Amino acid sequence: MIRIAVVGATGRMGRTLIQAITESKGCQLTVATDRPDSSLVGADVGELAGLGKMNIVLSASLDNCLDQFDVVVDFTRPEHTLHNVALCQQSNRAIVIGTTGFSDEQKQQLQEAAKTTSIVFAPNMSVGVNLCFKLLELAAKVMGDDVDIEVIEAHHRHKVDAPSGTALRMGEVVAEALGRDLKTCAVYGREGITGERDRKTIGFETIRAGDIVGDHTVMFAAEGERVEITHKASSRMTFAQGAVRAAKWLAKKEPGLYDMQDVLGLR
Ligand SMILES: NC(=O)C1=CN([C@@H]2O[C@H](COP(=O)(O)OP(=O)(O)OC[C@H]3O[C@@H](n4cnc5c(N)ncnc54)[C@H](OP(=O)(O)O)[C@@H]3O)[C@@H](O)[C@H]2O)C=CC1
Ligand SMILES: O=C(O)C1=N[C@H](C(=O)O)C[C@H](O)C1
Repeated sequence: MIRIAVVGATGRMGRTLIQAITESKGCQLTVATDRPDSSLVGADVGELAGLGKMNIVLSASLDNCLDQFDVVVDFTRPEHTLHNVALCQQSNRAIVIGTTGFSDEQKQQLQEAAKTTSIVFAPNMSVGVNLCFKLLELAAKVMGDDVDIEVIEAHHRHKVDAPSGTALRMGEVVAEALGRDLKTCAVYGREGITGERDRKTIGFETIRAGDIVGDHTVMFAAEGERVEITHKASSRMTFAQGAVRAAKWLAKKEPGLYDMQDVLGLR
């Protein structure tokens, strides 16, 4: 039985993860944490997630619970995730990271940590989005440099990072397939007299509105036709179930930096 800790347990993903773990065979929730100053610390986690009493109380941090879990699932903010990665490194625990919005330097820290720690790091844990990554690679290779490529994403009004981690990964997949460097060919939003479009660029558009769970479209537009690859999430449970699958998979793995393509056998 894999023992799982959930950090950020009162967040949108945290609450959904608690439900997903409870409904999944072969694993059990043993630890759930929130901010030390949260008024909810000490409350029953099952009651917080609307699932009835579970007899697991919300802890103030992971630091004092290191012997109580095998894998931590982290959907929080980059700074907090890096703190938890350091704890996992010290205590030989594995970590599944769904958090997005990392800087290049922070991503480098994850790569360094993965030399001694088992990490799954993926901006989107849904099966559908990970299938889309493969379809995007194919579309980019077939349509090549004869199309304009735009990545459009929409999320709820509470999201703090943009473009989404998934949109950026989609851009990277397409750029890699075409031998381009996303760092130099990405264009983020447009305004004013922009001049004509440069076909070598990859454009990103971001929508933040209402309660949209997560929509992504990549458009390959030529003269006379266009292909659009779209994924729409209608429930956070799809991400949570992917994260639980990743946690069970990771528990048996050697140290390394993995993603959902590894977990799903799509690599
Ligand atoms: N990979 C994937 O499949 C998915 C990734 N995500 C990503 O997951 C992350 C979380 O999303 P979401 O659940 O919507 O966000 P929420 O803001 O709802 O939840 C984040 C949780 O983390 C807690 N938290 C944040 N910073 C700290 C800290 N320094 N110390 C302790 N706790 C902290 C928050 O507490 P408080 O509320 O008090 O700040 C909150 O409980 C985002 O980066 C998002 O992009 C989301 C969905 C799917
Ligand atoms: O913040 C969210 O909600 C989501 N974030 C992830 C991202 O940034 O790609 C994944 C998902 O689309 C939901």
